[in-house]
Amino acid sequence: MLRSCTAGLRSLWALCGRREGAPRLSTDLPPAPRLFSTEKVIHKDWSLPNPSWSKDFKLLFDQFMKKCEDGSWERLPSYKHRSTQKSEDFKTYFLEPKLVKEERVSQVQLFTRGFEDGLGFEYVIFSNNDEKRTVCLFQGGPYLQGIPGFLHGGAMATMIDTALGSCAAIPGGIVMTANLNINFKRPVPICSVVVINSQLDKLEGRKLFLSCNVRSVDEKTLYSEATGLFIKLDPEKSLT
Ligand SMILES: CCCCCCCCCC(=O)SCCNC(=O)CCNC(=O)[C@H](O)C(C)(C)COP(=O)(O)OP(=O)(O)OC[C@H]1O[C@@H](n2cnc3c(N)ncnc32)[C@H](O)[C@@H]1OP(=O)(O)O
Repeated sequence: MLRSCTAGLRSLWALCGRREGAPRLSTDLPPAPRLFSTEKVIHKDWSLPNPSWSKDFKLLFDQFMKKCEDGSWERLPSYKHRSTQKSEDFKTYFLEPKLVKEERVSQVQLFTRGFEDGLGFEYVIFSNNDEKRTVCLFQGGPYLQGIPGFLHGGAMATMIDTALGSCAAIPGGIVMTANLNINFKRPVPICSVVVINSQLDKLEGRKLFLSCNVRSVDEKTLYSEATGLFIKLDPEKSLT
């Protein structure tokens, strides 16, 4: 079973034209450290343009990339599987080993990156740490439909949570959403591009108060407004 799985993956990479000895590009495949522990793995950054991005999306992306040149803004990379230092810290401090089912570990991936290109959440987040704000460019694909032709409110809420979460992470530490309050003002058409502007309004001990709005690219349509309370986790306190 193990051998046939290995052979299957090898032939898949052969189809992808990977050279022998070249770093492995991780895309949809879950990590398999025990099988390929000697190989250097390059994880795909999903916040870069792909062919499903609309012209508006690419234009806005280019504009923000320009803003990154003087260092005031940065593009946040986004991975499906890669463990960041924060996720390792989270596991160390807050996750009870008995809650982690070994057979599930290889299947774990970031919820918003679990779709093929263009079908689900296409987004990139830019962060301005000095101004404590982020801008998320988001194009919601056809698998996120709710009312025909429009995005599901839960999909929009997911992106709002993600955008606010990225802003709440600016001061440092591991944060979780404690409260999310959304006013849906206009439905968002499927495959349109929206801009989520988030800001950190107040920091009070471990509590971070944030707000955001979701607008069309031309800023004429206000789709949603939201506020969120995020809590910086206390390593002394168990989550379970
Ligand atoms: C770049 C990539 C970015 C990716 C971003 C992804 C974003 C996704 C974020 C999420 O979706 S996280 C998942 C959804 N959230 C949860 O599952 C959290 C579940 N809740 C908890 O685990 C705990 O309630 C929580 C960790 C949030 C807080 O527990 P603590 O024990 O650390 O805090 P505590 O209960 O002592 O409260 C601390 C303060 O916050 C206040 N507080 C907590 N929850 C509140 C609440 N819901 N409303 C108002 N105030 C609240 C609480 O009153 C208190 O205020 P004071 O310091 O003034 O006394």
